[in-house]
Amino acid sequence: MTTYLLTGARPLGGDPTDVLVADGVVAALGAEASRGSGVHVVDADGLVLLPGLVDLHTHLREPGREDAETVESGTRAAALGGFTAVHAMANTSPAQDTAGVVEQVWRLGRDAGWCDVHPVGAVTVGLAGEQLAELSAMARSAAAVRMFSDDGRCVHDPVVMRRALEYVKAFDGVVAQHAQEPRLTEGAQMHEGVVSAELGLTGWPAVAEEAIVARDVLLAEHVGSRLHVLHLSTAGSVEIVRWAKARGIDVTAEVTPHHLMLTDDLVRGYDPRFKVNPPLRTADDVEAVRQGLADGTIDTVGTDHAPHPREDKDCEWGAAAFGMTGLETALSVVQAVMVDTGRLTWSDVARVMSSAPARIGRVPGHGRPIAVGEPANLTLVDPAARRVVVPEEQATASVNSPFAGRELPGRVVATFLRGRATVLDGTLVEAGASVERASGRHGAHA
Ligand SMILES: NC(=O)N[C@@H](CC(=O)O)C(=O)O
Repeated sequence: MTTYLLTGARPLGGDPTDVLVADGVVAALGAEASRGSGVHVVDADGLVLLPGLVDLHTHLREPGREDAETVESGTRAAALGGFTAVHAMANTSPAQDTAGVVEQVWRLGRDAGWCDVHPVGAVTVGLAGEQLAELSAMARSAAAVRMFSDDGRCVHDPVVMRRALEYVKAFDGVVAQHAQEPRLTEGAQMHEGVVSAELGLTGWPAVAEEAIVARDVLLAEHVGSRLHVLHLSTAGSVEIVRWAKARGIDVTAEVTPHHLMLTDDLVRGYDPRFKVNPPLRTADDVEAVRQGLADGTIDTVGTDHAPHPREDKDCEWGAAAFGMTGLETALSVVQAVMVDTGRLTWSDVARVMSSAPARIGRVPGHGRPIAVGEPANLTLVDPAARRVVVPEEQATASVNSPFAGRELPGRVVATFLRGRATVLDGTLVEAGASVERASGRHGAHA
């Protein structure tokens, strides 16, 4: 395995130091990190070193929708985005509702080798919301599932939700809820408000999310279990989670990059790239989720990377699928709206994009401090770089990025998975490829 010396890197945005990556771990820091022969030197002057990013919310689409994404293409995108672990959502076809399917996805991830893939188990059989899936068998499988979700659909029956919350306690699991009251959102096409009224599109009211978040934090309290709220999108949801945490309820919450940056005003152009579930909300909601992330009410940023083939997006608004890609832009969006505005430090970014999601998902070896002896799951970022997003140039197999054509700050220069470079000079390093060739071909970043 190649040994790397990152010279002048700034761990968590702090003072520059040298970092030696050898034998899968952070082997030395500072003056102890010496060059030696055969060491591949990465000039990290001015670059920020973070623990490898962890996503709790990725749709890899395999099995069943390989026309949108595969584990291979999705995890390439993840590595380029700085991720060393992703959670693969359960709304595949067949759904990830048995030990067999979660093991299949886990193996595909291991064989691809770009990042760790932790399959999410479905809460109910076929995500139908009626009968609990084999949660315990998925937890005891090789995939060691700890997070369960019917994401894409809400576990709306309170009795089923209560049973799921009770059941996962046996193996320290967490139920991740897609909070959407189905009756209040029938036929919904966008956020219910001024813009939906003007456009004449059926609205998805904030209360449809907030009613479920409120119910579920109370259920989690009642049974003493762990709840994670996916893609929180409204000011009211932030307030409810803030209240629940103050009360000592074991709830965590997530916000997506797109809900941190974009508003429902974008729907005016009827471009289905901006169609997503939950929908883009108002500027007040965007401000509330930014505030919630800054003050710790919202624990983590989850991408909700939701690739769709062109035919499901290149159509009129009403017929288009809900969802946006996000793995390759997430860190840049967080830098733009939270770091460059002074609302989060790089150390906070390490918390919301690495250590918090690793803790919520119970992912060993990720989200660890950058310290000698720790597994070398690392991401090296150039915060001074700027780039225009071109979806066709991304590794994800789909092009439905809401950030297409936008200039965003920051660039992932390198990603290390247990000491192996999956990305160097902003380019994927194929397993077995000579590192010298890879970096020589694409030139130094600095
Ligand atoms: N977030 C989305 O808009 N889409 C998700 C599922 C979902 O959460 O609705 C998808 O799987 O495409």
